[in-house]
Amino acid sequence: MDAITTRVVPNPNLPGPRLRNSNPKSILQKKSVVSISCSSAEGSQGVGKRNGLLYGPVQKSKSREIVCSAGAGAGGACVYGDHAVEESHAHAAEEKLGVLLLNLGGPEKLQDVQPFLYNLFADPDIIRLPRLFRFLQRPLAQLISVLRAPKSKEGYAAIGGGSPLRRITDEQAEALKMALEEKKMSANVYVGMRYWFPFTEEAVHQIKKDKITKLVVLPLYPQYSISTSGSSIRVLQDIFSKDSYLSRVPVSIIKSWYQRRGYIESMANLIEQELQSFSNPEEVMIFFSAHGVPVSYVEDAGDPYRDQMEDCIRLIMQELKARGTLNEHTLAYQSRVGPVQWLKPYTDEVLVELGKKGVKSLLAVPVSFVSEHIETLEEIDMEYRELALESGIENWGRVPALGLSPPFISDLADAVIEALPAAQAISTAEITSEEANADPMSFIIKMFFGSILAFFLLLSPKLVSSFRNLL
Ligand SMILES: C=CC1=C(C)c2cc3[nH]c(cc4nc(cc5[nH]c(cc1n2)c(C)c5CCC(=O)O)C(CCC(=O)O)=C4C)c(C)c3C=C
Ligand SMILES: [Fe+2]
Repeated sequence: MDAITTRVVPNPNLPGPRLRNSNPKSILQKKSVVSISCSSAEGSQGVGKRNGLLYGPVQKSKSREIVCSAGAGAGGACVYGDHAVEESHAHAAEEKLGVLLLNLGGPEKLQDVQPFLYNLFADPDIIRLPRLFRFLQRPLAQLISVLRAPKSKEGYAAIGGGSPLRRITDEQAEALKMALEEKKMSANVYVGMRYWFPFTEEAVHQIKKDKITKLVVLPLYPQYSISTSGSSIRVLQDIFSKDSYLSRVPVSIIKSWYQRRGYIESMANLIEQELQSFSNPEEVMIFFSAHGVPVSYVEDAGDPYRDQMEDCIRLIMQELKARGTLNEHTLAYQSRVGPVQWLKPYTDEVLVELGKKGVKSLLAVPVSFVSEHIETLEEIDMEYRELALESGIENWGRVPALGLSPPFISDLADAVIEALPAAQAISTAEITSEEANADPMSFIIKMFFGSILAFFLLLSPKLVSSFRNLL
């Protein structure tokens, strides 16, 4: 698992032991602060370099390039960095709590789909290339995004032409702010997306501008995976560690929260409610469908995702059992992409098997994500439903995503409050730039072999067509 290395850095601008050791609620100002869900339009400060259709925000970090479609939902790209924000020194009297919700992001319209996919596949936590071939990440991302875009576009077209993720996450941010206020905690809540607007960089820009003095980071993924929370946290650490103000702000990161009572109870509530829509609730098979990851993540890279997912299902079923709901259940993994092996069993295969075995009623439960998105609205509600009905399953239902469910949001607010005492400054010392350590000879060797591989990957029609078949 990606360890989060933090060390306490004394912050001259922040109150010391008095605040660290006190009740988290007392740390905060009583007066209300402005609510900001950082929209890209608000966060945007300028236009990045244009490159045909695609252009990316000007960034300080050379290691991260984000691509946006021209005129993307945000009204342009953004400039982030020290020059855009005055160095600010928070005064002890101006303690300000920030909560940063991290999420994946999704294309808002069909023309965003390919650049969104580019951003996704350009992430080294999504396509994990051996070190020697890392510089091929972007050409490969370009190739795969172009090849996959038509299929993805069909999916987004079927759900209305874009992802609802931004709207739902903004609503969750607003609801969380209100839930915190009800618990006498005043906070700004920000949204930072990994692959589309509002990008994490924009949210962080706003956090700095607002002079936030303590931050809780809450990835909106209940279970931790290198490919989701891990990737977003890595980007965040990178930004914070390079900034003299941010690197001193105490930060508390909630890496996973599937085991929280509020989450488990909320999931059990939704399942119980949905079971009632069947004429024979006790005969319904509860079918948990989780987003998959490649097996190598779990078996080679130590991703705790599968273990956490299995534990999560155990806890939900235990809760249902305690309430007298004794249905059978199963877990399968959906949404695999590309030629490698993903976590098994695969959702589509299990549906066919269950149909063959004579299962007649099935309740699908999306379990790796808390908003409706393309994989619930299109993949489960359309593709899997059709497959299940064709396979002999007669009664089909689907549990909605948690969304704005009040006990769920209230529990997220509790999670934020409980995380406050653990806030520590993100270390600058632990993060070393690969480029800084690289020796020129190994760079030349990498370039040589990499170019040969890139040539075959990009120009071989056979490979391109086999990619097309796989995607
Ligand atoms: C826990 C949730 C998720 C995991 C784990 C995850 C891993 C993962 N995903 C891809 C590739 C794609 N994901 C896509 C969309 C997408 N993925 C998640 C969540 C997880 N991904 C969500 C919520 C969404 C939807 C966003 C939305 O717009 O609604 C896509 C794009 C859609 C498509 O073409 O299918 C791709 C591609 C990989 C390769 C991966 C692990 C390595
Ligand atoms: Fe995904």
